[in-house]
Amino acid sequence: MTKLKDLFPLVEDGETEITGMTADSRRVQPGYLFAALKGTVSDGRDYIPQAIEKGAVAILSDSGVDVTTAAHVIADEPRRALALAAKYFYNSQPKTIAAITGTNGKSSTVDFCRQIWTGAGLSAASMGTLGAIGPKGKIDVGHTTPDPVTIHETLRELAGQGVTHCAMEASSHGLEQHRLDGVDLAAVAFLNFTQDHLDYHATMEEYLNAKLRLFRDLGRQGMPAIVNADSDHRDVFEKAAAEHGLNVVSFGWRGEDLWIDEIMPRATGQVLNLFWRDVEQKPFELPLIGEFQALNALAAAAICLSLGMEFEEVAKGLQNLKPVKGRLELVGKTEAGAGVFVDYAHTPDGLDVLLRAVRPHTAGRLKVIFGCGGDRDAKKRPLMGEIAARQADDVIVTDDNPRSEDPALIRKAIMAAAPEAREIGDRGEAIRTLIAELQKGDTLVIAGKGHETGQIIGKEIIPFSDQDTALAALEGGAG
Ligand SMILES: CC(=O)N[C@H]1[C@@H](OP(=O)(O)OP(=O)(O)OC[C@H]2O[C@@H](n3ccc(=O)[nH]c3=O)[C@H](O)[C@@H]2O)O[C@H](CO)[C@@H](O)[C@@H]1O[C@H](C)C(=O)N[C@@H](C)C(=O)N[C@H](CCC(=O)O)C(=O)O
Ligand SMILES: Nc1ncnc2c1ncn2[C@@H]1O[C@H](COP(=O)(O)OP(=O)(O)OP(=O)(O)O)[C@@H](O)[C@H]1O
Ligand SMILES: N[C@H](CCC[C@H](N)C(=O)O)C(=O)O
Ligand SMILES: [Mg+2]
Repeated sequence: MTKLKDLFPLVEDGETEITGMTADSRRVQPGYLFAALKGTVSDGRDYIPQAIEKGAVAILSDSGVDVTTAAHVIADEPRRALALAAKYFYNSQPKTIAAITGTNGKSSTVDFCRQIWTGAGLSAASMGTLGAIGPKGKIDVGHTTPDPVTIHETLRELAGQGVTHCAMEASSHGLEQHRLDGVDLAAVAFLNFTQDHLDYHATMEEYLNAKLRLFRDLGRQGMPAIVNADSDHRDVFEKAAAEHGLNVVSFGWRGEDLWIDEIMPRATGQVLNLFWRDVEQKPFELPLIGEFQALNALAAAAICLSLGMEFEEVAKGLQNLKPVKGRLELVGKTEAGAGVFVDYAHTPDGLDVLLRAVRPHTAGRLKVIFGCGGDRDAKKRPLMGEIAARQADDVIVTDDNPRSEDPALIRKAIMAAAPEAREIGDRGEAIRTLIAELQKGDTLVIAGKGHETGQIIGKEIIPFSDQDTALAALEGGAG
């Protein structure tokens, strides 16, 4: 039984029993603590009466409201207070948790960490855009970095399954909104920083500061801080690490702890020459294509090494890595052998590295189908158009979750920088048309939706899968 004073030792009415907690009045049940948070769309404080009516016995908020019919916990930073309350309420986390931030590559890296740990016989999990994946399968968590109540409920569930090692994605939204403040971290990691999310963060500087919270506010003295040495933002993260007493472990081409000095591309993988401090591993084949995938694999290796795994075992894990759903996933080939890939590139840098990764595997023409999400950073649209036009031989602009926006206007914004591109709004039609056109030696990349299973139009989610659509077109004998 949890009492309010177990969560907030100094509060009045501390003997009140708490049966659960939420920041959403619609999910309140009798005995709950309701956190009334000011959000981007509405103000949770307006829902206090509704929450009390549904049985909330305690309200957590800032000092801007009066509460008389339930216990009232006032906090300067209610989001942080909720995260800490969730930590104490659920009170069980895997022993070793790493949190990873970066514009691109988080889902891949947390997945690779889980694979390397599991391959070494540890009970491991990952949490992020693809859900929480543990020994008993997948738990849906809704967001890349879910709300703190979901995080701690899930961490408790994973710990109950025996999970000792967990890698979590730290999105900038999650960091800014204190969703991770109650997680007991053993390591933090930074992958890269490029443009995204300018719908939410006012400037790139604010976006950067949100990411830096992982090192500045969630890092602890002596903790490994894994840094991509090839990132333009290496210095700012290393400086933050030094200021907070974290131990920098750098990886990449320019890594000082874990580095590669050569990549030799192969048909279905790449041979890496890998070094860990003073140990050199014999060259070995990573069964994934694309330099960016090699660097994400290195990030995961650096995390596992920093947390105590042996180099031999990590290298073995790298050799056994399986592709991550919707990340440079080879869905199939036409009869003539043209490859069709599905990928989740949804940022300018993501699209750029993706197309550069696939080019060496393309003897003929490189074709890309992509769009941009509605209600998301509009500034990235022309940038992605320009990159596609420059890096691909055939560009098809289509729809990708238009949400509340007019899809034709999103396409127009992309095409402003890709005047030669073809416009096929219907994503299914775009995929079928392009697969039918593929010639021997061509490659088709369908970017932006990766693992997603729906197209969000207005508030409706219409079931849609790039993989299923492409497979059906391939099986229909197209090409
Ligand atoms: C911009 C953003 O991050 N919004 C998230 C945030 O909402 P918010 O705090 O702004 O909430 P709001 O809708 O203004 O409402 C304020 C408060 O009133 C409450 N409320 C509202 C209505 C009601 O009837 N009763 C009630 O109590 C809400 O629960 C909330 O606590 O907190 C909510 C609860 O956790 C999230 O569901 C919501 O995600 C929205 C839907 C979203 O789309 N978020 C995306 C952009 C996101 O978080 N993405 C990141 C990054 C992904 C990436 O890296 O690409 C992620 O980590 O997934
Ligand atoms: N290290 C990287 N550098 C640049 N682009 C990358 C990198 N890793 C992955 N990408 C691109 O970003 C896409 C998404 O990868 P992933 O899902 O791992 O990133 P993420 O950071 O989890 O994204 P999200 O912000 O949506 O959670 C990939 O499909 C690829 O196109
Ligand atoms: N999780 C990210 C990626 C979404 C990718 C794309 N499919 C889109 O809808 O923009 C976001 O919500 O910004
Ligand atoms: Mg992700």
